[in-house]
Amino acid sequence: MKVHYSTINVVGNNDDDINDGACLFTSSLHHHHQASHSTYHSWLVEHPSALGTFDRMMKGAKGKRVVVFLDYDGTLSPIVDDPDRAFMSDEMRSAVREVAKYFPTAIISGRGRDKVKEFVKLSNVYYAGSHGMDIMAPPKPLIKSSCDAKYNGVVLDKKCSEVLFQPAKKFLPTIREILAKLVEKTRKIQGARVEDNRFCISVHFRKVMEEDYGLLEDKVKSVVDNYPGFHLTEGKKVMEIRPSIEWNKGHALEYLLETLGHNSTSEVLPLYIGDDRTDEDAFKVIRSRGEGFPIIVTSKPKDTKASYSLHDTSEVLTFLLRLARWRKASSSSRSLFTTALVSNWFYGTTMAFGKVL
Ligand SMILES: O=P(O)(O)OC[C@H]1O[C@H](O[C@H]2O[C@H](CO)[C@@H](O)[C@H](O)[C@H]2O)[C@H](O)[C@@H](O)[C@@H]1O
Repeated sequence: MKVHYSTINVVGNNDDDINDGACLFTSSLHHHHQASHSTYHSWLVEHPSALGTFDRMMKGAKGKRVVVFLDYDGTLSPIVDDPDRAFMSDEMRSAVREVAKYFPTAIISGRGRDKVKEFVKLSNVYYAGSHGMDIMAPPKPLIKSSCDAKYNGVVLDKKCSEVLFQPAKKFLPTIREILAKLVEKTRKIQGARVEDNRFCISVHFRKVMEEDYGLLEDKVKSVVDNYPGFHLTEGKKVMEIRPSIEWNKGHALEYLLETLGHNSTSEVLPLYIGDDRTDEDAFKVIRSRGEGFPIIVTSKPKDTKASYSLHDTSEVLTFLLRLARWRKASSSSRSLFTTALVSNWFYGTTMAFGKVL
């Protein structure tokens, strides 16, 4: 059997895979564990836990508009072997629902938009699929007036309340062609799985035997090399084929901020939680804005543009619940304050008129 070492480094470079290899000696496992534990702790100094620093983060958010962006796989649902079974827990769903009651909230995923919507099942959030190449959002102020507007891949829905933004639309027929070829070429590789994400394609190798990784990569490259308008990127045990346009999760974040009417840098704080390489584009955008909260989900040290971290999806859940609670408490204290002001004003006014009602 051919042993082939991948050139795009798809092997062993995926951060959720730290415990994938079996370790025969308990003591070496113990030492490895201790070492990675201490490296993680020193990495945490640079990327503090968003739970540990929650109060400080929210102090900076007072009086500003927080807009929440969430990745799906590895953030709202744990990584599992079968991509079709990456379900979100009911607890996580209700936490996202709560957050979306208080903050404009969008899910930006590598999945097809319909697929991620099917998993999340919430109507009070915005969805961007295919790594941001398929966005359903409110219309841009500039095209709001004309309901039949078609502008740069933008199509308004019937109610004119949302628009579909699909900057890679013209690539669709070619994507279908590539998809069919990839399915055919990888058919015989046990465990390989091609996923149709509409404007991009995923080739999963989580269930492929390690000695077949190289073969799979060769097959995928032999298809993609014939399409100069497309390129390969990598994620967690997945190769992704995408049209080579300048559009990623970072652009999607900016687009959503703008269409939601929240693009003024100083007033708006984007909060983005994600676990994968494609989320780095969104972290970079937040960094360059100079304000906001880029939060990475990881259980081991990672080279990242994120400023904060969460260890795993259960910490994401805790963080989201806390965020909603924080907002609820601050809005109810605001409304108590308003009630007090109003009743003072009312009492003062009625007294001034010499009557107590
Ligand atoms: O941007 P995301 O929402 O994080 O999507 C990125 C990819 O996620 C999915 O694959 C990953 O999760 C699977 C389920 O846990 C796992 O089996 C796979 O190994 C991971 O790579 C999704 O299936 C891909 O299409 C997305 O591109």
